[in-house]
Amino acid sequence: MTDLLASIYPWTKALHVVSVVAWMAGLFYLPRLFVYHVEAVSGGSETDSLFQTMERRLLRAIMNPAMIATWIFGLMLVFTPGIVDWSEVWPWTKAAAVLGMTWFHHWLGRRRKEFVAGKNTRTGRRYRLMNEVPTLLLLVIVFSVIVKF
Ligand code: HEM
Repeated sequence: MTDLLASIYPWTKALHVVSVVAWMAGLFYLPRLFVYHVEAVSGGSETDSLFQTMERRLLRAIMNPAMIATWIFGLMLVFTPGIVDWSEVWPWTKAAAVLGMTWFHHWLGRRRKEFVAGKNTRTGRRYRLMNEVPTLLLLVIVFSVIVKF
């Protein structure tokens, strides 16, 4: 099994990066949609249901599959021999930031359900602020995997 993982390593890494890009696109865009949803749309209007449709499709058709693919290919890389040395620091900083990114994904999912129920309590400013979370985590992840401190 580890021989197979070693032989397909470049492909696994390529697919990991592709999934990461798709996941990140959604993690950046969904909170932006929430900002416009709060600030420019009145509850129960046609635009409200249009935003709900966009948010549902983004989460279900792009972000959920991309997150699962990122995890699968990422774990395949973890089990590829000679790639991760757990005595170094970078795998731990990366793991912590990836768990943070996964938490943020689920936080967005819960907020989406509140919009559907007409029970959003957060302001546009709050969603703008939360939009910085994936940026900060992305910096930690990329410095971890590329600089490998
Ligand atoms: C979901 C769980 C994840 C796991 C288990 C995981 C694990 C890994 C591993 C083991 C590598 C191989 C490092 C190497 O070849 O030296 C890697 C590469 C990489 N990961 Fe992840 N990763 C995950 C999520 C992410 C996320 C969320 C991002 C970005 C936001 C990311 C970005 C990258 C990048 C850019 C590379 C390529 C680095 C290079 O060129 O060597 N990963 N990942």
